Amino acid sequence: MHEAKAGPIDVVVGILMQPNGDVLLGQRPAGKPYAGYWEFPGGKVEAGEDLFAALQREFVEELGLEVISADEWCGVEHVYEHAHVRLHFFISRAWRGEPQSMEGQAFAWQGAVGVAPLLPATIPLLEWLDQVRYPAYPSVIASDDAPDTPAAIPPASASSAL
Ligand SMILES: Nc1nc2c([nH]c(=O)n2[C@H]2C[C@H](O)[C@@H](COP(=O)(O)OP(=O)(O)OP(=O)(O)O)O2)c(=O)[nH]1
Repeated sequence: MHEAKAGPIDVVVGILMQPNGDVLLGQRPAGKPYAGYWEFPGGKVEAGEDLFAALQREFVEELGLEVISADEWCGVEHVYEHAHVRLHFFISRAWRGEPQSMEGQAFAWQGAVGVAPLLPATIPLLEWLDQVRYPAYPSVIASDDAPDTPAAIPPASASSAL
């Protein structure tokens, strides 16, 4: 039996965003923890790998497309039973190619996100993402009912927090 690694594992996650705000989600394939859950594409950073290079590699491996540019958006840490992860979310509006299911996974462009279930650490991001996608959208995160995610770092301070 192996034990979980003590320190956080760095993961890059890419949010492809179309001009109308639609974003691409994929479903985790069988054989992975949380198989069947929906997530933004991405994966673990390899040793010595630059975050953007890792993002580009993951998109080629999972979706067969080239991310041309992406902005680091926010960071979230989450402790799962299978791993402690540090997620580095990027937003990309520039890529080359059409998504293909390289690992047999389902994927879907979503405006209002209707796919479920989503990975737990990704759920609070959707509220923040709506503020990026739809700037006129009223913020629904009141301080009293903000999602209970103590390890989540809001986007405004995230780029320097990780
Ligand atoms: N890609 C992605 N991973 C996420 C999201 N939210 C979230 O908690 N995670 C977690 C789930 C996993 O613990 C981790 C990603 O690891 P992974 O196992 O999918 O990475 P990988 O593709 O490199 O997998 P592998 O090669 O080791 O099989 O990050 C998300 O929105 N997208």
